Amino acid sequence: MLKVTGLVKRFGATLALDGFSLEARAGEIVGLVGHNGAGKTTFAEVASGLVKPDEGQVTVGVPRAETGFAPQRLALYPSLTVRETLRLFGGLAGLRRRALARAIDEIAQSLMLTGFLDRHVGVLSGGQQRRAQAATAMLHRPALLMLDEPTAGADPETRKALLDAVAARAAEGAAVVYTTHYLPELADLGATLAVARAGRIIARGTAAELLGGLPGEVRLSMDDEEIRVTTTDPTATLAELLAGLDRPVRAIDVRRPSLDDLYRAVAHAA
Ligand SMILES: Nc1ncnc2c1ncn2[C@@H]1O[C@H](COP(=O)(O)OP(=O)(O)OP(=O)(O)O)[C@@H](O)[C@H]1O
Repeated sequence: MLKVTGLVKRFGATLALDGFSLEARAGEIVGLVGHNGAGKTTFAEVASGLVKPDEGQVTVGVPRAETGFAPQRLALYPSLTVRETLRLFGGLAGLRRRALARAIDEIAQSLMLTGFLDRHVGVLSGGQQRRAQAATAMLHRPALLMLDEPTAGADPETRKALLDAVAARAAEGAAVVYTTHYLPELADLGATLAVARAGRIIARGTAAELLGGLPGEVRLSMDDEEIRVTTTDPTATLAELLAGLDRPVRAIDVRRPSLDDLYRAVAHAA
């Protein structure tokens, strides 16, 4: 559905993309992760046609009207209401009258925006504006959906609503590229991971493939002592530690591998 190869993009002396290649298939959610400045937003802007690359190729398997993009830097008109905004974007995507009204109702409901439809975008909270932006990208049910940090600043309830809506689109067959700094979201979405660093993808695979071999940590707190063990199999280690203890345990903490652990591991290997 989306294939970019060898993208290069310079901003003055900054090499934002340096041979960036990535593919997203129909029905797949690609979780695009990486440190600040790794090139994720620049990739999304190039893939969505907003920014022209200096080198490389972008192939999108559907007409532009069947794509949806929610940029990280919000692009909304503050003086329009949410409904007017969605009418505008839906109209640009070719939706008319009843189909447009129905699409607006559906996306507003799934992204918890129904109560805000007749409010001006400019007076909404940051999280509400971000949801409105996601709604502009999703309401026409695009075959390729790109969301750049759509849950930044979202509260738990609206975060879940957005994740559910994204998962539903992928289940219908959309290819989704989803940028986040939050690993649990990608686990909830069943996303495959793409790790960006210094303008290119340096690791690609399922979360199990990329995180499986990485160490986490098991921590046991007793009255007078704390035991910390670094392990690639926290469950087995925990069982082993508990079986060998003859004192009461006050607290147990299991830390699974984080995105930071993954960045460190792949940066080391790259
Ligand atoms: N319009 C621009 N002009 C100059 N430099 C830019 C521009 N856009 C991006 N850059 C630079 O390109 C690099 C990549 O930025 P980009 O926004 O793509 O990173 P990112 O991975 O999305 O980061 P974040 O996690 O902070 O969103 C950075 O060094 C950034 O400063």
